[in-house]
Amino acid sequence: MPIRTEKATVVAEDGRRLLSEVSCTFGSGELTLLVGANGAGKSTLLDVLSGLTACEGTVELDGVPIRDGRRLNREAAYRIGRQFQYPELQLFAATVQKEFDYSLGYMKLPDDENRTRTDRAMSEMGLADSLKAESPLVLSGGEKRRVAIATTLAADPDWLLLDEPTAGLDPEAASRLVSALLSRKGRPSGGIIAATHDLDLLLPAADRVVVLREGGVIADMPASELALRPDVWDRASIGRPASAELAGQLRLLGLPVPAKFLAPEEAADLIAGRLRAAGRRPFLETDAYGEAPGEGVATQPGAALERDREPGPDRDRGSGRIAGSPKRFVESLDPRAKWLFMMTFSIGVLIQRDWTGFGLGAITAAALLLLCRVPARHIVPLMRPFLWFAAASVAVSGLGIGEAGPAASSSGGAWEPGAGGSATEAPIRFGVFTFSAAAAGVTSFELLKIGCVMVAGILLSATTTPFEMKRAIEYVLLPLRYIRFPVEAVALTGSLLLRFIPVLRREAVKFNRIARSRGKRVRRSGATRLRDLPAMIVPLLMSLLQMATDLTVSMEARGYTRTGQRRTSAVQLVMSRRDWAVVAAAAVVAATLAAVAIG
Ligand SMILES: Nc1ncnc2c1ncn2[C@@H]1O[C@H](COP(=O)(O)OP(=O)(O)OP(=O)(O)O)[C@@H](O)[C@H]1O
Repeated sequence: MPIRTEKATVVAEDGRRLLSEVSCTFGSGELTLLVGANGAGKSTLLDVLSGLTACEGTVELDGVPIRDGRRLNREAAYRIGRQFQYPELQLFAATVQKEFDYSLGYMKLPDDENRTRTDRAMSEMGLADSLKAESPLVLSGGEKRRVAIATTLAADPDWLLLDEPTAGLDPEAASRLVSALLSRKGRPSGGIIAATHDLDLLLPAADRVVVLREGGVIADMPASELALRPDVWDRASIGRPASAELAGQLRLLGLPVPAKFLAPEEAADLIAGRLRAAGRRPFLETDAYGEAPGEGVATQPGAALERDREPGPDRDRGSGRIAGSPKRFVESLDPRAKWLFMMTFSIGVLIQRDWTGFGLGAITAAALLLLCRVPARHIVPLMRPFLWFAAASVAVSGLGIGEAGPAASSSGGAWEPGAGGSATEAPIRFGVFTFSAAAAGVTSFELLKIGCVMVAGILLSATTTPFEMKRAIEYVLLPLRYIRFPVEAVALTGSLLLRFIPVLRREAVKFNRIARSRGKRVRRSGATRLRDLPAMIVPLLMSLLQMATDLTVSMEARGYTRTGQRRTSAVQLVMSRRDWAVVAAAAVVAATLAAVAIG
């Protein structure tokens, strides 16, 4: 009863490949670990395996696709229990008991069965019975995690998909969790897949290990085989786990270390046996990995540290590019030039009075789209709410009741009948209702202009980092300092807004996913049932409040609250010839649009 992926590929909105053609089989009865450096794609793969993220390629549970078009397959949703990376953030109910009730709700179990499952899971995670009546919000971070993990264990799904399950747990709670996982191994109906950095604790318990790097699988093998392949750790750029290093060293000393990752007590037993047989120290030409003693990286003093310092693949977080990759043309332009272009273009479009002028603006926006090469999947989600709003506004503005209906001339004085519609056209009748195409035309004309400006704004924010944007706004508003205008504050607010809009969206998507996963909802992506709203909204608000608090504290720590003092900046802006060419292009576009609007 495996979970199988075939060429599973996930592409982010900005075009980055988060997962690249992952083909794996996760066998039932097994504990499979997903390991890899930060950002390697472990959480993304867990999202794909649980059907929460759509992907190219196939993902099947027992030969049945896990997603049915845009919806999660209901059977799969019920059989898979997903534990997210920060499980404590998912808690929302008034008491710990209610958290369990919510997580078990979809099964509609009798009360005593609910109670039995809750008690068992709480005891597995070492949680006192008295906690049931507590609010989850007053628990410590580790206690919250244990409660959240226990709610997943209580549902006892066939498949457990866990993201960093032991992170933030004290050693006793972590080993309790490992025992709980071990007790669930060997079931024919499902298995356990855990993404982890806690290699020393979980490797000895694992049957199989999938190693990821930059969204691709670089190794997929039984744990016993990986125990003899130290090169895999180096290729994954995560450094060898201490247990693997220890096993390697023991082999060098001639100890009969089995092909597995050693738990501390197993290593201790081997060493004790060796001490008992003291005096029979063998001399080996090669170690168990086939390397001559002293040649292996692990045998060189300090070599592990040096290896750890080797630069791994890193990402330029601001732009989403791989560090070192060439900047695209528009990204490399001075933000002031881009800002000026955007402002003049926006004003030029907004002053248009007929379809010819709008057409010119639309063509310019299309050319900008091509030039900026921002993928449609980045733009469409941001535009979608506006498009819905625009469609509703157009429909409402055209509607009327009775004889007169809405008059185009009254809703848009600048509208020229000859330029694409007739304000005096007779409205279409539907019983007592009328629909005026001319009035709807006026509204759509105005909204389309705003849509054009929005596209330009999205392109600007997608090709400019918040830092650059802040500096650009500061430069442009610099003269206003003399009239005591709070230039820095305005620039900072603008850049924070730009930075926070995508963050807000990401957080909303994250908590929506968690709520749907906990509530076992299989509606199409993004839709949340009314009754699941608290499970999404409460953690979302808590997370946003926490972010706002962190931001305030860090800004205070950096001295942002000290007014009247000039700050040094990490970003220095210099206009190049190309930037001046963009300024000239802005002037040409503005003059042309103004001429068309006036003429
Ligand atoms: N919604 C998203 N949009 C764009 N990029 C994303 C999104 N979600 C994740 N990423 C990126 O995908 C990459 C893989 O992220 P993922 O969370 O899967 O890594 P991970 O291996 O779990 O890392 P870690 O060990 O740090 O938890 C990262 O570079 C991350 O920035």
